Amino acid sequence: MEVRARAPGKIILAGEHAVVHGSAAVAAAIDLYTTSSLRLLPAGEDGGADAVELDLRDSGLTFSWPCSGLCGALGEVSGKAGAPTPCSPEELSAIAKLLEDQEIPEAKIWLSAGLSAFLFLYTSILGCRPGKAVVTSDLPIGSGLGSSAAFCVSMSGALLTAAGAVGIGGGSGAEWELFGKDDLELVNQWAFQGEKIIHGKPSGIDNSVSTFGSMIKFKKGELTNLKSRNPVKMLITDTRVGRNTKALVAGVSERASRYPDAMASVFHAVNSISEELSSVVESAAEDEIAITSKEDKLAELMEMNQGLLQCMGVSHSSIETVLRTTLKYSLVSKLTGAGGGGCVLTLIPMRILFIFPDCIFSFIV
Ligand SMILES: Nc1ncnc2c1ncn2[C@@H]1O[C@H](COP(=O)(O)OP(=O)(O)OP(=O)(O)O)[C@@H](O)[C@H]1O
Ligand SMILES: C[C@@](O)(CCO)CC(=O)[O-]
Ligand SMILES: [Mg+2]
Repeated sequence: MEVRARAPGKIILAGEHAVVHGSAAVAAAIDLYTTSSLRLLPAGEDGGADAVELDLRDSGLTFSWPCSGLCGALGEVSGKAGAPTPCSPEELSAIAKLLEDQEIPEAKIWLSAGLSAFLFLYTSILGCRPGKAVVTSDLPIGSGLGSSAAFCVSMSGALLTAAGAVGIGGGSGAEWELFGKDDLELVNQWAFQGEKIIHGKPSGIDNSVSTFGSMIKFKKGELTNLKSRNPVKMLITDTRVGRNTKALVAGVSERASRYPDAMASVFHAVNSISEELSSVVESAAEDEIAITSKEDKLAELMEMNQGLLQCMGVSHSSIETVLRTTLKYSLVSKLTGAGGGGCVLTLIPMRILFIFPDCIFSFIV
């Protein structure tokens, strides 16, 4: 039987990086998904290839590990589908050795973090059973739209379903079944362990919004659902400048240890911006004047947050170019996700849509 699970990417409206240091942040799921499908193979099937295979369809790369090699490197992992145990340093170095035998093209070496997360999640949940996973994604990888979290959430969902640990069973006939709350909690916990392998020190916001969807406020591991009362339109521009969340998060932590007082004030200011933005999002605006005033506040808060992200050292000349370009049209932008390149959000006020009703923008939050 084949199991398929999908999980969305996200945008962060306020609070990235500061959220790693305990501030609040606001994120929303977007309509772009990563899908993981999984087929468990009875031992000896498929021409006798007792292996765990990962097919990364978008990159055209397939990886394969003989089950005996996995057991040899990681021990007789029996697979457990309850609450996760974090990946130990010993496991991580055994996984790194398993990757050495794979031919990862130099230009795609960044995939090794995702492969490590895959091997950890697969062997921890299913043990060394043979199986084949296929991953496809609508998301640009490493661009701030939460590709790593969507990868970990969809893979954890597929693995836990194959292990019989989650899933509603029976099927309602809908194209995609929704997991119940407890199942989502379990998927989220496993995905967080995968994110730790990819990110080093994730706050948990990306895997949480990818697992639970919608718009959330996230602070110190606590999630609050936000009810957005009016549609807010955002343009997402991908600078196509590659970057790596792990390195950017580490850079901010280093700056925070060099200037603890200054950075504590920055994180405190971001916390206030996220709290303020959450209440603006939840406030109801009934007429055009109220909508404009709400959008002006959102734009101002985004602009303030962008200034503080510059202060943290995570902007980039490509991001600044987008900011300057949109400012020519009186539009406010901020980076989203880890920065250093990647994607930029631009708030598109309703008044522009009234003037140019046929304009098509990329995403609706
Ligand atoms: N579809 C995928 N297949 C394989 N690996 C993936 C996939 N999506 C993400 N990854 C892994 O995640 C890494 C990108 O994660 P990273 O956190 O740096 O960027 P992001 O998640 O896109 O952005 P952000 O964390 O800022 O939202 C890739 O280098 C790769 O190792
Ligand atoms: C940069 C960061 O704040 C968001 C990345 O989307 C990292 C995290 O919270 O894990
Ligand atoms: Mg990420």
